[in-house]
Amino acid sequence: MAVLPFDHPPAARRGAIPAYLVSGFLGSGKTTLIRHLLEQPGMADTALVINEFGEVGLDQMLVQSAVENVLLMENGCVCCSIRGDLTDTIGDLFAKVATGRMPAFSRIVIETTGLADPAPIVQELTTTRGLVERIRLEKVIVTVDAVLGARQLGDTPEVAAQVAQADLLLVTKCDLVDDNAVSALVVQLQTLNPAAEIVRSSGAGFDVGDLLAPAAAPLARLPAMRCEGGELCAHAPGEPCPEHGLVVSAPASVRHHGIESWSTRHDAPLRWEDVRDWLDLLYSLRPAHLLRMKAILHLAERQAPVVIHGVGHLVDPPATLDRWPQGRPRSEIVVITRGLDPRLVGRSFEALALRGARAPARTASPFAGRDRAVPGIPLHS
Ligand SMILES: Nc1nc2c(ncn2[C@@H]2O[C@H](COP(=O)(O)OP(=O)(O)OP(=O)(O)O)[C@@H](O)[C@H]2O)c(=O)[nH]1
Repeated sequence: MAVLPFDHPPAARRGAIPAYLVSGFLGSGKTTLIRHLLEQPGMADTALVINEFGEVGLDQMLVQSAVENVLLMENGCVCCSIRGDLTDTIGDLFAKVATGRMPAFSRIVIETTGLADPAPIVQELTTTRGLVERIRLEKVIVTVDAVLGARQLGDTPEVAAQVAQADLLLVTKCDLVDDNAVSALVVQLQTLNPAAEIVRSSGAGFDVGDLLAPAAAPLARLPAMRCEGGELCAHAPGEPCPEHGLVVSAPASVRHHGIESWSTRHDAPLRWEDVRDWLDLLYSLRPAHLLRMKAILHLAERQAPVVIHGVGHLVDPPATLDRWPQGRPRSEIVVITRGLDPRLVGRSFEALALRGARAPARTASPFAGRDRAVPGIPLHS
């Protein structure tokens, strides 16, 4: 059984601070979990490293925490395209503390992109000289979306790879599906990773309890495997699979094939009806190609920032933030696509969302009316 190494010297581990790797597919609830964790008493001395796919990173703003030690790694996935940067970023955190530019911290939380395969990150964190003396990987927490997770396990190799690496699987959004569906998903997760602890959560107010307690079992992480019948499977290559009666095959490949991102920033206010028409078009024409949409909007109709999340083909109703994360009004939007040229997203944005950017605002409200074509987006009636 190929166990990823935890081979740094015990002496070094004793002096090292705990690190928690938070992974999970796009929109599965990583930032929501981290925000909630950091709100807990005693968590202020936490350093947070956020890795985001796409040029505009919004998670740092959406975490909205009191934690001061936050570093963002944008525009690449730390498991592949910017491998090695994590070591530098963590080194940077320690250097900033040493020179008084950041307050001291006693734990690190690392949020991967939603596409990351945690395996190479775990390997980097547990074997890199200079890191293992300072940090000790305590737990890999993987969020799984209760609404979309079952389907994603079948058709999205990234999700299976993440689940296979988890010490703790947090099934999020249990408030949105019935208990039977959650139980069926839990069975799938247990098949793929029998060693992981599984916790269910319903919204941000869940009990974080022992989420950060050290993992109960010694970590024995395997890549996600499939048997010859295509079923997800927890057995090593070459072993017979008792459940499926077949010899398991090579791991699913996680290469982020065809995944691209488009992002934009705008200081001038946008009109809600224009943004709504753009989203409506996007989600009507290409729902299957949209993996994730995150937007902090500066709207002509509202003084407060308006946040919209799209996860898969589902779009949440808009919500407001108390203050502008950057200190001034500005729209920031990220769309992550699979099999869809992001330039098309940009062109449609320019044609629809920007069409009235300089025209006087009307009175449409993102909070009025009911959704028609786009689930969760209230359209102005
Ligand atoms: N109803 C419900 N919504 C949730 C829950 N957890 C997260 N969400 C919503 O799901 C959307 C995505 O959540 P995020 O925490 O941003 O997900 P993420 O995994 O950080 O997303 P990426 O960083 O883009 O990969 C947001 O609209 C959240 O409010 C939950 O337990 N219940």
